[in-house]
Amino acid sequence: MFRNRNFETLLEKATSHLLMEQDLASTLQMCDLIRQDDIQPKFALNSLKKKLSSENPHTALYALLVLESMVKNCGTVFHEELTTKAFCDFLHDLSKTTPHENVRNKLLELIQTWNFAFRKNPKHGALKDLMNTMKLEGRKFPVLRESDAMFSSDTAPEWADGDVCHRCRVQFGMLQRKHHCRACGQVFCGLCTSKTSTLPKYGIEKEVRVCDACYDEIMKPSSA
Ligand SMILES: O=P(O)(O)O[C@@H]1[C@H](O)[C@H](OP(=O)(O)O)[C@@H](O)[C@H](O)[C@H]1O
Ligand SMILES: [Zn+2]
Ligand SMILES: [Zn+2]
Repeated sequence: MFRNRNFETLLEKATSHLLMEQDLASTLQMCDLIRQDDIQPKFALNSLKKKLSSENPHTALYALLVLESMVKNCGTVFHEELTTKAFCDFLHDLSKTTPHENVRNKLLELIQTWNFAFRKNPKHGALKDLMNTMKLEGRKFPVLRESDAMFSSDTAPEWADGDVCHRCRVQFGMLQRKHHCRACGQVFCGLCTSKTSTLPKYGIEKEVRVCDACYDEIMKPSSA
């Protein structure tokens, strides 16, 4: 699919061993692709695995910096993929197999930072287990900088479910299909979500379906 190839091209650029510094432009473009659902977190992480395991120290480190940016910018759907047992096992192996000292150190820093950021959410237990296991293995984690663990960017709300339209209450069925507004996440009939808009605040640059109420809210002239 084109989007996947586009993502892979961006990842090649952002993890080139010829880079002198992080390619933030390509990195943020990849984050946007994930945030607007063009790229699934699982696909992104699988592509990243190869780069993280690279023999080249620059490629491996830049891949870790890309991962750090995705965790900061792509929200809960990405966090849930990051903290699956499978990916935590991959991170555990990487910490033991990478030949690059700076990659291992950065990895320890990130695992600790993410644990702090997700400390209140039991859904991310596998990451907590990973950190405890690594501590038992004698890994020395760096001093935690709480400021590193503040993830700021807004992400689109999760989609609600329901049997009737959130706005006009019509009953869903074979001839009355469900639709979701990307701005509020509520479920609506086709008539109540016939409009589209970009949602820059959620990193969505393409026109996506929004409900009438959200459309009116977005179109309101912003108070000067
Ligand atoms: O058409 P269906 O087979 O009912 O599937 C629905 C479409 O995928 C809707 O996408 P859309 O919001 O972009 O229309 C989605 O919001 C609903 O949850 C799905 O149930
Ligand atoms: Zn409706
Ligand atoms: Zn809405």
